[in-house]
Amino acid sequence: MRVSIDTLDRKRLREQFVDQGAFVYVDRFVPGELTARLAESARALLPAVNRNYLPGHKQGGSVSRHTIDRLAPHIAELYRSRVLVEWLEAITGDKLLPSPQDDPHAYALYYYTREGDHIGWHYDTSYYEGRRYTLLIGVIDDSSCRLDYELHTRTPGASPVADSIQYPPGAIVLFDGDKLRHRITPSKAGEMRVSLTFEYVTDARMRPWRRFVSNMKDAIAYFGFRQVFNVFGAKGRPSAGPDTA
Ligand SMILES: O=C(O)CCC(=O)C(=O)O
Ligand SMILES: [Fe+2]
Repeated sequence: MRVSIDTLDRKRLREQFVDQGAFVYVDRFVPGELTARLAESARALLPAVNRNYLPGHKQGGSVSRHTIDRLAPHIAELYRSRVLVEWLEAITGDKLLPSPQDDPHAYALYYYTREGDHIGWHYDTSYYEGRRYTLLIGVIDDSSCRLDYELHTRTPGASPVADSIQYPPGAIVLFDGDKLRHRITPSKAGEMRVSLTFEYVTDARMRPWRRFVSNMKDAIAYFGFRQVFNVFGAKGRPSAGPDTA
């Protein structure tokens, strides 16, 4: 990780991040070996994927941080990697904290494996007191899915700028979740795409009502009620079964 990160021009990327309204795309970021390991884990976690379908908004699969902790802890280590977090702090200009232990979204895998899997236009809204940054990492992409996005939609006095990318394995996208309007276009039959998301916050406090709204959203749109509300208690089940509600 260090070798790859150290060769990047931090100053230029920081400038890009600011100019683009808290958004930057880096097409070669994660070293090849690490990307291959992530892809291997993503395939191994296929039986643990929780499928979701929200008509008109979202269709796809997810694996939460709780499942990653159990079955692919090296991803959790990467999330906390000092080298990575320091780099993210340099680019965002903020002191970053990991999302709290009970946030199933802190690190998660998204799967687009069936025809029509997609996510409609949205922001990665922060329900926390402070900002919430999303780091997306390309893991597997044998698909035609695109990340469509609009910059500056909430920058006073600026005109929105629309663009679109297909970020490949090893590439990253970093943005302030409240500032980037984005979507993932629907996959076609026989395609497969997996992305890894890391969420960092600047203030880990959340008001109880917002926590409830955030949990409901995560349970319905992503991970299922069992993962989000831990209905079966902290004892956990030893199985690698799906995170179904
Ligand atoms: O899969 C991706 O690349 C992004 C997914 C996304 O935007 C989300 O789940 O909020
Ligand atoms: Fe998103």
